[in-house]
Order: sequence, then structure tokens, then C-alpha cells
Amino acid sequence: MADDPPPIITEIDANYKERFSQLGKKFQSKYDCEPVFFARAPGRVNIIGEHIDYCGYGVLPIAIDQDIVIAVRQTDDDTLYLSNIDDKYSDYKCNVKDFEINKDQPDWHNYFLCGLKGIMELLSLENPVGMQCMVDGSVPSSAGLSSSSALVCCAALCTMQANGKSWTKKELADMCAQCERYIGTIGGGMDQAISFMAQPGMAKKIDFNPLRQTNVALPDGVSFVISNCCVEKNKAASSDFNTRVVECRLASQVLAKMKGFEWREMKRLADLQTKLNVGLQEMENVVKECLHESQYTKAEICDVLGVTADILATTSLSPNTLHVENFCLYQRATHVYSEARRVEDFQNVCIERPTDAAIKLGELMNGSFESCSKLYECSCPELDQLVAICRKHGAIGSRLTGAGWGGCAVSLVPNDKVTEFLDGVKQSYYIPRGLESKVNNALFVTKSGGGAAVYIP
Ligand SMILES: Nc1ncnc2c1ncn2[C@@H]1O[C@H](COP(=O)(O)OP(=O)(O)O)[C@@H](O)[C@H]1O
Ligand SMILES: CC(=O)N[C@H]1[C@@H](OP(=O)(O)O)O[C@H](CO)[C@H](O)[C@@H]1O
Repeated sequence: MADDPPPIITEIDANYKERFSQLGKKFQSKYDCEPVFFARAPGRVNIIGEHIDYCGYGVLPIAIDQDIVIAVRQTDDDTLYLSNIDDKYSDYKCNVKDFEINKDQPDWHNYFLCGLKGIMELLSLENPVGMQCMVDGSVPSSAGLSSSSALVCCAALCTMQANGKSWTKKELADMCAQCERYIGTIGGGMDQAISFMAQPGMAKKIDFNPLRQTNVALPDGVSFVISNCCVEKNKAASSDFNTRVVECRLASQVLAKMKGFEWREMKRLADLQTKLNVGLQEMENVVKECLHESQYTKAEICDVLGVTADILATTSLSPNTLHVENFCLYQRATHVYSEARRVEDFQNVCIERPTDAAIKLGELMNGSFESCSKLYECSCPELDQLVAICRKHGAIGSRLTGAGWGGCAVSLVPNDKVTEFLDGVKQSYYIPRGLESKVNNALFVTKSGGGAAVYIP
């Protein structure tokens, strides 16, 4: 399909030559043969629209330069061999047709297996070939820049290429959004969509159900700068992320019940808006009218929905949130509806280009951070301090990006203030914390890069 082609298959272009050559040499020394192809999938920074993709709302990410690259050679022994240029990720091998994904221990190879299993189960690949793989990743891990999804998407791309198949970017993105949930986190589809569908120089408005993408030209004269607070948050290793997903699902179900709808079919806050057929501002009013601000106990939710705790576990909870007893339905729903509106406003400013566009975009980013921090409670003291420092040193907007609880902030900085900004943030955040050695990989100007692709030497 013209507007939904497969990922490109191309020769190795100049800016990857050296890196792929080094990876090829390591592959050679490991497997005593050369790789047949390379697959690359980028990480992403989400400019605005946090924790709303799994609620059914559109988001506005760009692909970044940092990525996952995997060198691959097919084998004829039904075995998957995984290795990594980073020693902290140990070798792994298994029968390519018979393996388990361990949800209790999210080791790195389980993310690769999600991609492989997804192609086999969701895109019906019956007899996958064996593969020798070597991974080289440059996305900071557990920093909200989607290293996990880049790995899952790259694994799926390797499996597709190794087996001589061809699916479109949307088919792969949709599949990877589903198969990354094999690891246990109930994420949305933002990361996988932008990793496959990114275009250099463009942000993408990604919408869901069905998955679709729209180019958004970002304003001139400003830069987006990523700053990592250097607190790592592994999404799959705690229940924090899934607790937010469940709180939003419960909010949509309680509100549906109160409005007289069949609540069991309600999974996302966007579905409730569709049912009520009103705008986002009105949805915030519905939340104010129907939900109380204090926490909801599990007992109260069961009472409102007319179910037992055991039934609630099947209609609304996840295995790692069965223990949660209190839910902030009002706050999470208010964040989601207001954040979805900020994304729409951000996109409109980029289209209409008013003279004060940069100021308006900065205000929307600051409003997003305020809501993430105060209503969604997915920030942390280090991120709070880093965002304040970014604003103090010239950012006209700064916010946490990705799941939060650590990881990165993204700041909107006028081009003529970037040098002063970088120095100020380095002096005020990184040096006092003894993080000077990490600055080059933790604080950098980003630009919108290309999407996943296969490279043939
Ligand atoms: N270069 C890499 N090589 C192997 N595994 C990686 C690499 N980068 C990230 N990962 C895997 O992805 C996990 C991080 O996923 P997650 O906590 O969801 O963070 P993120 O916000 O980066 O997606 C790591 O714990 C590791 O298992
Ligand atoms: C694979 C996955 O679950 N990714 C989810 C996660 O991203 P990161 O953990 O920051 O990569 O959090 C953001 C919050 O906006 C989205 O919900 C996204 O879908």
C-alpha cells in the first residue's frame, strides 16, 4: 500500500558504515562468519502526550538517533543465538521454535523473544529459521526513550528479514505493540509506531484504534533537548506502570456504569468519550461531576460495579496489580483528558504557526509536566529538580518524557540559547551529582530521525 509500505531494505549508508563495520567484526569473532544483514530500530522521545496512548489517545513523538542495531545470519540448526556487544547483557540461546518468555525476570533476551514470538503467533510464521544475532544498542536503557520497544521492533524486523517475509510498517507496529505485552507491561502502541513509521525532520501525530499517523512539522528556531536524570526505571520490574493502566481502565468502567453504559466492554477512557460523544473539555467536567477526589478503595469500586473482588480481577486488573487496594480514579482520568487536549492544542499550534508559537508550545509542555507530576504522580525528585533547572537555564518548556519515575526530560530551547542551556544544566544538575562523566550521553540536542530499516552489506 502506497501510504503503508514495508520497512525499507537498503545498502549501508555512510553514517552507519563505521558502526556496522565494527559490529560486523565482533559478529565475525563471535560466530566465525559474517552477518548476512543488519536491522535497525530507533528509540523515541515523546514531545507531548504522556500515559495516554494506552487510553486510546493520540501522542506526538519523534524518533531519535539512538537505536538498537542487530547483525544477523540465518542458521540451519533451529537455534537462536543471542549475543550483545555490551557485556552486561549475557549470551542466550534457545530452540527457535520452542522457548518461554519469563515474565518474572525481565532479562534482556526476553524482549528479543517477544518480537520473535509476535511474528510467529500474531503474523503466523510457522517454521522460523535459526538465527545468529549480535545486538548493539545506543538508547539509554530504562530512561523513557523506548530502548525496550526498539529491541522488540528490531527483533521482529530481524525475524521478518531472516525468513524472507514482508509486512508493512503498520502491521509490524501493531504486532509489536501487542507482543511487547508478553513481557508483562500493558503498554500502548506509541513507541513501536514511531520506531517503524518515523520520517526524518518530522514529528508524527500517532492515533490509535485504528493505528494512523500524521506528519507534524515542528517550528523553526527552536531545538528539543533531552536530559536524563540518570535514575533508571525498569518498567517491567515493578507494578507502577500497570497500576496506572488499571486506574485508567477502572475510571472508564466506573464512569460508564454511572452513565448507564455496559461497563465491562469499557477498557479505555477514549472509548467512554466516544460513547458520550462530547469533547475533551466536557470529559473533564464529567470526571469532576461523577468521581470524588479522594482515593477509591477496591471495596468501593466493587460496590459501584456490583462485582466481587475475584470478578474485578478478571474484568479490570493485571497479575501484578492484584495487590493494589487504593486507586486515584479522579486524578488519573483528569490527567488523561487534559493531556489529550494538550496534544491537540500542540498539533494545532504547529499547524497554525502563530507568532508566539514557541511560547504556546512551551506552556503546553509545562502544563503536561505539572499534570504528570501532580495528578499522575509519575515523576520523581530528580526529575522535578532537573525540569526546574532546565527552565531556569532557558527552556521555554520542559517536561518528563516516557513512563517517568526516572529517565529523561525533554526541553524546548530557542536555538540561540542552546549553548548557554547545555552549560547551565551541566553545571547545575550533573556536576553537583558527580555525573560529569555521563553528560555526553545524558544531555543532548535531538532531532527527528528515520524509522526502522534493514541494511544489506
Ligand atoms: N542495548 C540493549 N541490549 C539489550 N537489552 C537492552 C538494551 N537496551 C535496553 N534493553 C532491554 O530493555 C530494558 C529496558 O526496558 P524499559 O525498562 O521498558 O525501559 P525503556 O524506557 O528504555 O523502554 C532493559 O532492562 C533491557 O532488558
Ligand atoms: C512499551 C511501553 O509500554 N511503552 C510505554 C511507556 O514508554 P517508555 O517506558 O517510556 O518507553 O510509557 C509511555 C508513557 O507515555 C507509553 O505509555 C508507552 O506506550
